[in-house]
Amino acid sequence: MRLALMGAGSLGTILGAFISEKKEIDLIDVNKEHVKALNDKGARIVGTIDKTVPVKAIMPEEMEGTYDLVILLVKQTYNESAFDSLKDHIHAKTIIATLQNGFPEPSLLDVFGEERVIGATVSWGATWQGPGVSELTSDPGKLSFDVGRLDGKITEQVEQVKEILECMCPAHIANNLGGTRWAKLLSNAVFSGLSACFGCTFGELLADEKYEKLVHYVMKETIEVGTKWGVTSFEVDGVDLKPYLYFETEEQRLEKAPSYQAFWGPHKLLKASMLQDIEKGRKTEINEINGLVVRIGKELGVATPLNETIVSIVNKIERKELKPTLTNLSLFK
Ligand SMILES: NC(=O)C1=CN([C@@H]2O[C@H](COP(=O)(O)OP(=O)(O)OC[C@H]3O[C@@H](n4cnc5c(N)ncnc54)[C@H](OP(=O)(O)O)[C@@H]3O)[C@@H](O)[C@H]2O)C=CC1
Ligand SMILES: CC(C)(CO)C(=O)C(=O)O
Repeated sequence: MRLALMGAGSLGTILGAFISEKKEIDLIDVNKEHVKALNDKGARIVGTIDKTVPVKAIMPEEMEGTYDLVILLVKQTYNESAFDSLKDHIHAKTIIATLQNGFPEPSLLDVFGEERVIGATVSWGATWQGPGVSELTSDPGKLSFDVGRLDGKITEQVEQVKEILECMCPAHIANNLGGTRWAKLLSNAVFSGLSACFGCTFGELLADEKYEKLVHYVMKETIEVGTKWGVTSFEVDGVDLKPYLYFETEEQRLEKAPSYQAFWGPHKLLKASMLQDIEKGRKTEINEINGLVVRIGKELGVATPLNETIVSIVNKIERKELKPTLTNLSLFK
């Protein structure tokens, strides 16, 4: 099976290194300096683990022949250019495995058809440090993937993607990928969205009551949209997060607060990949994350004022009209 990983940045450098230890895989990336460093010095992983692995990296224009499986790890904002360079290097049965955040499957199904598109959520975080180097920011004991199809079918292709991802860490089969995607979206809309607004880590959001309260209310709003959409279980490792996070009254909110600390405390050092984009002066995936919650909320008649404020602040930051600072709290009503 000929393998490729498209977008060898923060996550892709690390996953690509682990896969390369066991299988041949081409890491494809547009960053020339990064591609050169990967080939010359190997993929260096720092942070919660430390190792360097020899890998083969190429620029998109250096692709040859066709691949049987492509792991998609560009930001969703770059999907079009990635598809354009891939089009001559896939065949009728090439599996496209998207590990991107948000809900990337529906737009991929339109392009590639349902048999070929496999989705997976990533439980860990990574920060690109410079050419050839990426930092793993999650505890090595907490790494996993959930892999499946939106229709819940466990096909041969799902099993193939699972086997490849397990070169790195456990990959659980998700027979409720919609619920799993929503569970990840809760984390991204709340913690990544607010981390991008305030320029802070997940830990800083939980360290001060004012920000913690906002975290709780963005969570409540996002869960309400997901529930109306039809999620019956916001599932992570077989556990529905809603009973631990959702509240109606202020009293219930205070009762649920320790769950937020328990779930996200171990990830306190995480810096959202959207914040990393802001720091690199790039467009973020805000429209694919909080923007998605707002769009679905509108369709279903659920009010999303907090997600709308997050989108508006991050859009202003992208346009350099605002800076990502903790003082942006005053922009939330
Ligand atoms: N980082 C994290 O902790 C997590 C990220 N995710 C999700 O995973 C996905 C990837 O995120 P992340 O690894 O952070 O992203 P990065 O931006 O760090 O990596 C993507 C890489 O793709 C390159 N790239 C851009 N366009 C193309 C193209 N057309 N062809 C080939 N390569 C291209 C980028 O180069 P350049 O930078 O030069 O544009 C970059 O090196 C996103 O959907 C994100 O939401 C999910 C869980 C955690
Ligand atoms: C929450 C996190 C850091 C890791 O799962 C992530 O998905 C992101 O920042 O994009």
